[in-house]
Amino acid sequence: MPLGFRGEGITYTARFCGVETPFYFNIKETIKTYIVHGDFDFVVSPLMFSGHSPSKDRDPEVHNLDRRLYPYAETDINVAWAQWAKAGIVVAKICPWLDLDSEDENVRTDSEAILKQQIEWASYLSLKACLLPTPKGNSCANYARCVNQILKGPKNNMQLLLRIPIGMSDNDYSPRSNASVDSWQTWNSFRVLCDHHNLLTIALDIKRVLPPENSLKRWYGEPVDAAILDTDIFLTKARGNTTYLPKRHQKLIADLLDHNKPIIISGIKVPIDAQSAAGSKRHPLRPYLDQVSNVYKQRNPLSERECRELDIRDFLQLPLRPFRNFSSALSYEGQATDSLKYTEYERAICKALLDRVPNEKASFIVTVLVVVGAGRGSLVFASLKAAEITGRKLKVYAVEKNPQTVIALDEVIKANNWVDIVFIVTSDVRYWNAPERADILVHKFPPTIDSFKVISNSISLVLPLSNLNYKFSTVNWLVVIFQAKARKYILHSESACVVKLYNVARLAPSQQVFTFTHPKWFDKESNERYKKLQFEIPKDTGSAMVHGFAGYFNMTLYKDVCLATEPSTKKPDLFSWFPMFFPLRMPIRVDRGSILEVHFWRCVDSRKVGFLFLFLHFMLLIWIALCNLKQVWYEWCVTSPSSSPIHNCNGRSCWMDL
Ligand SMILES: C[S@@+](CC[C@H](N)C(=O)[O-])C[C@H]1O[C@@H](n2cnc3c(N)ncnc32)[C@H](O)[C@@H]1O
Repeated sequence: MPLGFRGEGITYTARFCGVETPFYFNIKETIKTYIVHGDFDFVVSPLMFSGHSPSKDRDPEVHNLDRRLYPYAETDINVAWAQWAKAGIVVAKICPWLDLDSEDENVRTDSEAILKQQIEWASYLSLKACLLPTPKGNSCANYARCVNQILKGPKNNMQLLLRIPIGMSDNDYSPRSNASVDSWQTWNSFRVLCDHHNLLTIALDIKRVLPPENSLKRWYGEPVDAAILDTDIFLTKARGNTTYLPKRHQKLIADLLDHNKPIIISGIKVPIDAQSAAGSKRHPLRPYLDQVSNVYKQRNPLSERECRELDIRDFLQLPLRPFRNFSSALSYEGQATDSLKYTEYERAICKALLDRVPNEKASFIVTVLVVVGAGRGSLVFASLKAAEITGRKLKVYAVEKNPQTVIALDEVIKANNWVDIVFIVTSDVRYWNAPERADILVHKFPPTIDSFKVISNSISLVLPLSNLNYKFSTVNWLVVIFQAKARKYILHSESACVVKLYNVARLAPSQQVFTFTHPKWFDKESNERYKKLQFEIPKDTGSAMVHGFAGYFNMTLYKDVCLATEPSTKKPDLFSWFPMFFPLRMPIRVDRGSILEVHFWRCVDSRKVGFLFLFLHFMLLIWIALCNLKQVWYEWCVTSPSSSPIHNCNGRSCWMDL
């Protein structure tokens, strides 16, 4: 039974809890014991017992069993495997003692054979996932080689979850323990050896003593598919005998559930017969399940905005090219729902109107305001609302080049009785000659505003005006690798994309990169930029992989009214303007305390672009229009701790018209 839902009636916000079981001969009974009686959503169970040499003594569960490799006694005929596989209620747990990199050749070859056999069995049963044991020791090359062969095998479509411990358990303090090794390093070498295969993911095995917060955060940028929580971690209150999780574990579990990761409770062997017989008795694992469930239920329900964002989290989108393409109705709708943005525009226009027109002249001075890219009229609406609030008179030119959206705009104007004050101009603003002097220009295109002809026709105030600060932060974000592999149009994996980053680790605080003041009144001022940034990876983070950089902006609309997209700013949070993600073609590894040196260029160029249009109407008519267009693009690279190629050279993968 799911732990709960975070949005009312939204079933896909359900969070799940599974259980790791020991080996039982009868999978039917296992399911009955843990899923039917125990209310867990899935079981992670060994599907074969493997008591044969060399590891008989290492696994107490198989100590007294037959020394053969043997599947479940009940075989697949007795049970509806297809159904279970489809429902994903059984995850195969591969023998924990396998050591594929052992110095002992017998152990190594036995381990290889057992791994193969168990995976084949799980695959035959069409299971969705297998839990692989933690690599032993410091080297995992042979283990990774075998897993790589399985991943790249012709038939494999199973998810392989590698069990990776985080933190330390009480046993780890012994002198022989390997626990001081940063487990991220183990994971990293394993996934690099497997060439970042997207079916290789992580099951975090959470220990009693957790590492520092920064080190934990790293994992949100990794492909974590589940978190295993041992019953040992839970504490019991002396009075009342209540089970509870330590505070830091509670927070970690809450964060993992927020990131949609299922939890797996592990550690207690439930006697099958006793449990089945005593159906009414409280399940021994119930207190642990209840505790995880409580942590989840204490989360606030998702806000309306979060619900809307669910589908687009971590989804790569190529940035709009407003001067080249027409936006779709869906895109206008998305923009319009970001009400916070328009409230801020309205506030800024109010302030600008009050500054421009003193109270005593309010009844007769008419301010001429141009809305550039009026779309369906949200900025027009914000401007007129500001005029109403401040009691100022306004005449609005709504300039819009998209003939589709102008229909809706026209309707809005008529429906609101604005026909005498709002004038639609269906034109590209770059070529529009304003019929009169405009006082205020409101727009949403800071980087391109310098190419507006209307600017040169003496406008006194432009909103947003100044301090468009671009900031960049380093990002560890693996989803991009998966998606980029699947989406070929992300040419050379070097196209900057807009994306609602969610499963992401921000490895260092953002730094300012470029500042622009718009409009630039003198032609000589260049909007080309170059900046070198140095990000220091905090010591308590440990090592990490950098997959790219997140670009944010912060703009001043007027005076103290600002809009910002950077998460740490206290400014209103915008959800229709996503961060820009600048990927690295090959991720770069950074170590704790190291410096990551990055270079960004903003390049501007005038190019002659030829458009060829063919019209067939009785005769072939070829019309070639040549127009002068300016284009802007970014190039970026890393020079320390190692060098990357310079990305997006000459804007070959992504650029924008000016
Ligand atoms: C992001 S939408 C914003 C629409 C509206 N202002 C809003 O906030 O909902 C940008 C609008 O600007 C229009 N646009 C883009 N380039 C333009 C240009 N050069 N001249 C006039 N309109 C343009 C697009 O067609 C689109 O309707």
